[in-house]
Amino acid sequence: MTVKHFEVNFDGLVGPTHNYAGLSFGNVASQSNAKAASSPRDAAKQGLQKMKALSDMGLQQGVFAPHERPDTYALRRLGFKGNDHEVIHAAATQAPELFQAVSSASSMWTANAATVSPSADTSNGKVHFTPANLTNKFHRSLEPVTSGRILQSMFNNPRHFEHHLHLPDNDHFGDEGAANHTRLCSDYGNAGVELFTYGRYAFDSSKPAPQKYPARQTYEACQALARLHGLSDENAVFMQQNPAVIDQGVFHNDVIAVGNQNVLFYHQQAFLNTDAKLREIQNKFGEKELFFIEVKDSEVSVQDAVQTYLFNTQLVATGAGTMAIIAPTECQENDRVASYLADLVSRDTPIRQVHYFDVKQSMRNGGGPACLRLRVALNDQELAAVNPAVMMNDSLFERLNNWVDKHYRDRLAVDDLRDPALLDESRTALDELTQILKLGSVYPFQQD
Ligand SMILES: N=C(N)NCCC[C@H](NC(=O)CCC(=O)O)C(=O)O
Repeated sequence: MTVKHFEVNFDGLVGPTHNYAGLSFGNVASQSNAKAASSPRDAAKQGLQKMKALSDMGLQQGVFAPHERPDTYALRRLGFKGNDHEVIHAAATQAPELFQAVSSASSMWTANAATVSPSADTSNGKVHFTPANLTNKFHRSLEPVTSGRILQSMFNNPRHFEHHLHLPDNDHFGDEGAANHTRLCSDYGNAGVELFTYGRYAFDSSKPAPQKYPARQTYEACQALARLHGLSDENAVFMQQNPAVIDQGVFHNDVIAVGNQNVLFYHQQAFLNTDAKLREIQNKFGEKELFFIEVKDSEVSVQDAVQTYLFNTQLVATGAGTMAIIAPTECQENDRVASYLADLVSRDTPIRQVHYFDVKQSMRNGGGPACLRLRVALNDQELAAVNPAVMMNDSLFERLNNWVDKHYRDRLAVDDLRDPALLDESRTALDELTQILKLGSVYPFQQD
């Protein structure tokens, strides 16, 4: 019997408090849209449309549930007292910035939920998951425990799946998950080369580091992940991001590079020591053909890449040796980037098609198509062990659209976050969602 292999995308379902609070220093879109009004309903529906379209393309597509917000547990830990509504009122009045941070729907960017190593790469032949600690931003540092719980309820079979605790909650081990992790392979089922990218060294300040914006991921975190997942030297490569591009708004490597199977698509300025690192990748990849598609400054500037998210695209396999690129409509709206993409698909590389998606609600917070998904390469037995209720199909699509219509607000201004009814609405919605997705009691409010 031949074993089949898949790459499954688990997209974050946007939560009911989706808003623009300007929480991410170093993320240009988050900063420039601060305090604009959002539409949680449109945001969730844009995400569902992308999931449905990829599922209709014959790809395996899953749904990753959002977190409970505002996070009243974090507020209590920080000294706010009373019942939930009193806690919200006190925090929103006395510490509005803190309150906005605990209200963020940022768990939608599931590329930051975890780092995943497929069973073909790991020493014990299991799929390994480590939730990202996201220490660099307070609002995101609230995510790893619940993300870990949701991952355990989706991949709930110790024969196939191994779950690790997130790395120590400290900037020395700052970890942003799959946004800084790319896997190249000749086929999903073959051992691959996992590329870990980092912005700085935590224990060696003599090494290059950005000057203006934070480097969210450290070398030491990358090393720890490779150890935990049981990778060998032969299937891991550690690459430093170019600090100069972090200072231009490339807060995650997936804003400047994306890879799939035998293609690495990246900007000329993405990395340090690029030539040596590409040689190391090629050596570890072996004899098989590997496409390094480098975009030159003269073709697309770093600024255009940051504004359009040309590299925050998904490269998905559409057949043997062919791929499509899933791009945000911002790429279509920029003449230089649109003509680059039109030319790219006519060249002799596996990338043959481009599909544009409107994910503008997410893009305004600096989250493109690739930020919205966590990739998990699985064989057919492993796929059969995934909680089937989270897999996208026509009926789940319809059910989730109805669920969004029933529970989500059409418009949300930052000031609306303090409305205590929003917490009640969100909990009602999430309680129903855990039943739809058969997740069990993954949220703190379900465990009180
Ligand atoms: N590149 C990847 N994989 N993910 C994008 C994450 C965007 C997210 N934005 C925010 O958290 C902004 C929230 C606000 O400002 O309201 C972040 O900066 O961590």
